[in-house]
Amino acid sequence: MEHSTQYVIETSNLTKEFLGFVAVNDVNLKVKRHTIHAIIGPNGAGKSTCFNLITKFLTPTTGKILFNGNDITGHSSSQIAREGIVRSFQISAVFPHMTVLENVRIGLQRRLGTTFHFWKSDKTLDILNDRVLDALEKVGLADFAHEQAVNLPYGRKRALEIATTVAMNPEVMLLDEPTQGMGHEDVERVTELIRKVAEGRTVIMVEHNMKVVSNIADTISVLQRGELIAEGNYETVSNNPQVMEAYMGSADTELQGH
Ligand SMILES: Nc1ncnc2c1ncn2[C@@H]1O[C@H](COP(=O)(O)OP(=O)(O)OP(=O)(O)O)[C@@H](O)[C@H]1O
Repeated sequence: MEHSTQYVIETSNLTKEFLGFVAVNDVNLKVKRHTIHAIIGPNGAGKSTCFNLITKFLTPTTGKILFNGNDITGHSSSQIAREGIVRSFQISAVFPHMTVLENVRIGLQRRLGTTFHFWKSDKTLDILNDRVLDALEKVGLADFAHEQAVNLPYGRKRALEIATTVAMNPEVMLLDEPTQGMGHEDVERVTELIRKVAEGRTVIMVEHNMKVVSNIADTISVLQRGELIAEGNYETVSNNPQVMEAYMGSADTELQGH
């Protein structure tokens, strides 16, 4: 379906308080369709909270979330996933002694929930397997399909998380620090992977690695103490005095993407 609005996700005055502490403060985020949108900011800036609000793992104290112009603030997290906004889960969600294929399949079944009650018939299982293999292909894990997840190196385990998300074929994919803890080579591989899976959809990512952000993000939103202090491309936000100040005192190379 075509939508008139150029923004796939918009938040208006999004606010989350924890016992009076404002973790996300009046945030108006605008995410353009078919772009890679990074959310950055110093530790504790409210990035994860923002993520959890968009996917309804947390309920906003006030404010609205629009998806293709429709208010989804009242929807549950599973409803939101079915509607096409899907987030990646951390490695802890991977079953170590199941194969790579089984892991993605289980993730898919769980997320499809009740709609896949009928999955036990062979035919449905085949359809499911095809979809899983397709996702594994996309993230470069097809050759590892029958390997136990526990045997995958770290970078590939992170790719497996992304595969589970890709298998849902979401309109909007949210990735939580996809390159965290990775060595140089894996970072590059996963960066390319994100670029690839972003084709034809929107990716929102929380990412600390500025090299990754400057490489692939079309738009960057910078949070500081719960507030959105800047938004734009890498050039714009990295030259923003408030952003530079926000990053002072933290790792001094953090903003040097190139
Ligand atoms: N469930 C909660 N209860 C109370 N305070 C919380 C809760 N979740 C987050 N906070 C607080 O809200 C603030 C924002 O946290 P959040 O995790 O969103 O930041 P972040 O930008 O993702 O940080 P990091 O980069 O360290 O992951 C922090 O001060 C945090 O302690």
